[in-house]
This record gives sequence, structure tokens and C-alpha cells, in this order.
Amino acid sequence: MADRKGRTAARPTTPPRRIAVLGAGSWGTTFAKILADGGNDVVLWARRPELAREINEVKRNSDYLEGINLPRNLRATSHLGDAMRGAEQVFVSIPSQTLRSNLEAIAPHLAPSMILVSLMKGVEKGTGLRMSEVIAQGLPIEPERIAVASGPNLALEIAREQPTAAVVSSESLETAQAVAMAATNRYFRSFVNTDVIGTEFGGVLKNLIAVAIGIVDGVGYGENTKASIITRGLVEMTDFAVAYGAEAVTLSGLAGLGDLIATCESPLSRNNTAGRLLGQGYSFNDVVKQMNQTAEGLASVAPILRLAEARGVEMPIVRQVSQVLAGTLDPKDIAPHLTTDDDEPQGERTTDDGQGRSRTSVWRSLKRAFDQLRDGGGSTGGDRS
Ligand SMILES: NC(=O)c1ccc[n+]([C@@H]2O[C@H](COP(=O)([O-])OP(=O)(O)OC[C@H]3O[C@@H](n4cnc5c(N)ncnc54)[C@H](O)[C@@H]3O)[C@@H](O)[C@H]2O)c1
Ligand SMILES: O=P(O)(O)OC[C@H](O)CO
Repeated sequence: MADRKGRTAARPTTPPRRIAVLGAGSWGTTFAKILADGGNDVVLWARRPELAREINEVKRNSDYLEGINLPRNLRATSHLGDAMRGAEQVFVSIPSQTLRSNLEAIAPHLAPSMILVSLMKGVEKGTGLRMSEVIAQGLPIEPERIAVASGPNLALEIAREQPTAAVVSSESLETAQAVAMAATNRYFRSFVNTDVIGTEFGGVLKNLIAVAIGIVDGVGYGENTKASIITRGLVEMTDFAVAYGAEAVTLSGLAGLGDLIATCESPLSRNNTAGRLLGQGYSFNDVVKQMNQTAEGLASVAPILRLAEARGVEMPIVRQVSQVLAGTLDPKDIAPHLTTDDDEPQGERTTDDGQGRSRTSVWRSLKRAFDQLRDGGGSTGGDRS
């Protein structure tokens, strides 16, 4: 504000927030750039000293973000303790299956007021736990200090400073807001919510649908097939997440529909790419060998199907992805099945029969169990209609 002589009062300056980002792959490095470009004091932890050196000396991460110049104020280290010392917020971006073992190394450096933010989009294979749940189990930290960030966030596009939005979620709105404030700059905007379950599952489930899209792309099917799978996939995502306590509206937001569109449409997506290789006829093992970056969807399929079964949620598309991965379904036979075991047409919404009559997935599970008993415990015909 100007005084009567037109002089502008100096704004009170707050020191930049100290922030640590753990994991210098494509997303960790990009997120560190987002935070540094937002005026924060960021230290990025890289496992390999030579990568930390490259980031510090030439402001590049040539392994993961070719051609991207990193901010001058971004520092890197291969010492976890140095990265975390004094940090208000610690963002974690490593493959989901490695989180639990890394928490043992993180624990000694955890300070009482630190906020932990998961940037990861997978569930733990053995337990089916979301990343925020693994953090809560593995560290002495209250849920109010845990947050997750998700959304349509293809790393390379953001590293090129293309305008993008994300959502930060925490049980504590205050925590979500503090993280969103830090993770906002001229090309990146963070919204907030308190639906951690919906936000996290959105990021996990869209990967599985993106694998399906990659598969049909690899086969050579066109836009009708893809649009059908995306639309029916969103129904599966929503049914599943709601069954686990999410709010349906979250799945139609950035962390659900938004991320589903980005991941299904982009050749930059590793999940989409993995699916395309499967659709082109490569085996699961060949695909894993060819992927030199993390495609979370491949490890999440089995635990998600187990969780779906436990709550009576039908996920025909995800089930077909698991069959293609197992080599038991020809990629060209993948289809946006409406249901796995009903012969008669059903309503587009899983909770009705087309005439508004209630017809829940629990009902269908019971029917399937009954059919199995009637047929002597044999298969009801799998997922093919
Ligand atoms: N890349 C994206 O566009 C993007 C966007 C949003 C979310 N994510 C999520 O971020 C997470 C990380 O993905 P990414 O794209 O950075 O993967 P990446 O493959 O590019 O990098 C993974 C990083 O983790 C490190 N790492 C591998 N094994 C490790 C271990 N055992 N212990 C510690 N560190 C290990 C690697 O050295 C590398 O730095 C995933 O859950 C992914 O779904 C990625
Ligand atoms: O490359 P993917 O398939 O891991 O997707 C990256 C991000 O999750 C897109 O939001």
C-alpha cells in the first residue's frame, strides 16, 4: 500500500520454506522444480551421488528429464539426513513398492512438526495399503501431518512449465493448505480437499485404466473403444473408491477424471506405454524389462482386485487387464464389458438396472456366488460376456 507521498511500504519478507523432496526420478525432480520455482528452499535427495552432483553442477537430470534446465536455487544431495534437516515439508516420490523399506531410513530424521507428503500413485502389493497408510504405519506421525498430492501431472509437461493443476489432500485442511501454498507457482496450481482416500485411489486406479487403454491402442482399436473404456473405467474407479470410503465427487475431480484423461491420452504415460507394448504382443516379462521408469499400474492390479473382491465391487476392465498381464486373455479380446456375469442388459450406472431400480454390485456378487454354488462351484464364465 502507498503512503500519502506515493511511497510503497516494503512488504514484510518471510524466509523461504525449507522443503525436502525424496527421490530424484522424473516426478521427484519435477516436483522439486515446482517447489523451487515457487520460491521455496528445496533440497532434493538422489540415491546416486553422481546424479546429485549433476543436478548441483549443471542443473540437469539427464537420466530422467532430458533437455530440462533445473532452477539455480535447487540443490541436491545423496545424504538423506542433509536433505531432511530443517525441512517443514518432506515430499516422497519413489516407487510405491519401495516405500516401506525407505521409511526405516527416513524415521531417524523425522522432526516433530514435519509434514510428510506422498507424491506416489500405487498401493503396496502385499497389504493393499495406500501410500499414506504405509507412511502412518511406518513412521511415528499423526494423520494430520500426512498429505498426498495427485492430479493430471505428467512430469515432462510440467518440467516444460506447461500450466497444470493438482490437488493436495489431508485429513487436516490446514495441512493441505500449507502444502498447496508451497506447491503453487506461475505454471502449477494446487487445490485442496480432505478426501485422502478418494484422492489417493484416484491416482492408483487411473493407472490401471491407462494400461487398458494402452492395450487397445497397441491392438489398433480406435477412439470408440478407448472412450468406452475410459467412461466405464471411471465407473469402476468410482465404485471402488466409494466402497472404501471416498467421496464420489473426488473421482470426478483432478485426482480422478482429470488424471484419467491425461494418463489415457498421453504417450508420455508409462502405464499407457506398458499397456501398448502388451497390446503389441509383448509378454509381461518383456514389458517389465523394457520399462526403465516406474509403471505403478503393473504392481497395483492384483492388490486392487483383491480389495475389490473384499467389498463386492466389480471391476471387469481391471480384471481383463490382469488376464492380459497373466497371458490368459488375448489383448484383442479386451472390451469395455458392462458386467462379468449377466446376460441381460444393465443400466449404465452400476447402482441401477436402467429403470432406476437399485442393483448394487453387492447384489451382483451375491448372485455370482449363488450361480457358482448352483453350477457346482465352477467358474461362471470369467469376465467375457
Ligand atoms: N512421472 C510422472 O509423471 C509422475 C507423476 C505423478 C506421480 N508419479 C508417481 O511418482 C512416483 C515416482 O515416480 P517417478 O515417475 O518419479 O519414477 P521414476 O522411475 O522416474 O523414478 C523413481 C525414483 O525412485 C528411485 N528409486 C528406485 N528404487 C528405489 C528404492 N528402492 N529406494 C529409494 N529410491 C528408489 C529411483 O532412483 C528414481 O530416483 C510413482 O509412484 C509415480 O506413480 C509420477
Ligand atoms: O507415467 P504414468 O503412467 O506413471 O503417469 C504419470 C502421472 O501419474 C500422470 O498424472
